[in-house]
Amino acid sequence: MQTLASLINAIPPLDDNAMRQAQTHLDGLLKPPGSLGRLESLAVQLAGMPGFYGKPQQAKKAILVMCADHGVYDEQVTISPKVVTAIQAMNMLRNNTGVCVLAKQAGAEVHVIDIGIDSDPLPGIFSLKVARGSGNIAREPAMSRQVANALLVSVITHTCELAERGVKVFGVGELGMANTTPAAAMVSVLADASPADVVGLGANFPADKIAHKVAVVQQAIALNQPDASDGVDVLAKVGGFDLLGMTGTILGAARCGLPVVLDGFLSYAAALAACKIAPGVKPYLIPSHFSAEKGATIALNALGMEPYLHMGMRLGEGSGAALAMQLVDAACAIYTGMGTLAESNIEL
Ligand SMILES: Cc1cc2ncn([C@H]3O[C@H](COP(=O)(O)O)[C@@H](O)[C@H]3O)c2cc1C
Ligand SMILES: O=C(O)c1cccnc1
Repeated sequence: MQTLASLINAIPPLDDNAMRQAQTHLDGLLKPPGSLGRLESLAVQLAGMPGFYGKPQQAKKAILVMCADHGVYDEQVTISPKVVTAIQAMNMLRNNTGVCVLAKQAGAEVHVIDIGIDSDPLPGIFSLKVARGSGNIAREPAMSRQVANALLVSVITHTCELAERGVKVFGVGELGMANTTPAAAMVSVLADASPADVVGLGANFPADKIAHKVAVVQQAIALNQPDASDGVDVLAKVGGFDLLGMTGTILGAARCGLPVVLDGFLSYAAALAACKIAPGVKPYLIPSHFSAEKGATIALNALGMEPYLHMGMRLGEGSGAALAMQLVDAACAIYTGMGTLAESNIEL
């Protein structure tokens, strides 16, 4: 078993030379240079990723849906029954969830991972579970640092195994009732923002009770004193297993030189932790949509990212990652499919 440090030290930088060549190639395609806007910059970014072998191409895609429960559920921070985490995880196998439908549309696989659902083992679901839910962050840490470290190593290793089996584009997804509460705590700490500005309504929490959710996040931070400069500490103290799983997926994709498409608010929290743990992951991140959750702007500003899509979405599960994977395919398609100005004797 490798250590977390050895895995993240092996994250390769993007290949500047390959990116310059890709830019030259794009400038020679049958269009005014730059006219395909962010599809072009996305193609250049992909070309720089060593796992893509320097050339954007249609590729096998997988969304890893990290499913877990949260001890902080007991603080009445969500209106959803806790058992929905297990029910909806099983629904992922029936392909009838939002992410499953959108992933099918995008030609992506959905991989469901039980990383801490409060249930007995669920038949047919891959498990990395070490506990039935995390600790209640309003009263204790979500997990120990040792557990956080070991689980990150497991998820990174699993992600790299999927890459060896041919996955070239990863997407992050999650499922876990109450998880917008620890995510808000993580974003407050990692973006140095006030919980009152970050805590949102999650899955339809009543707006008139939001002060209670803010107070729970404030209490979690005051009690646990997470170190904002230490992503593992933040995950272990005020995070949760699903959020940690997303961070591990991001670190794993970058370790393999491959792109990872973000989803909504929970993924922003995970990405902030990943960037603290290993700043070298940043160029592998591909934003998807602008979540409707309140803290989205603060989190995205802290990440320095501008999402591609503004859809008012706030489902999670990896639904936004599935949608944006179609943009990744589009960037690859223009790169490989368009003719050149030279072939048509056009000089601009
Ligand atoms: C049926 C159902 C399906 C979902 N799929 C994703 N979420 C989303 O809502 C949850 C977070 O919101 P909160 O913090 O308010 O509990 C997470 O499970 C997230 O993935 C769902 C929520 C529900 C109810
Ligand atoms: O932004 C998201 O992905 C989100 C927001 C609220 C609830 N679940 C997910």
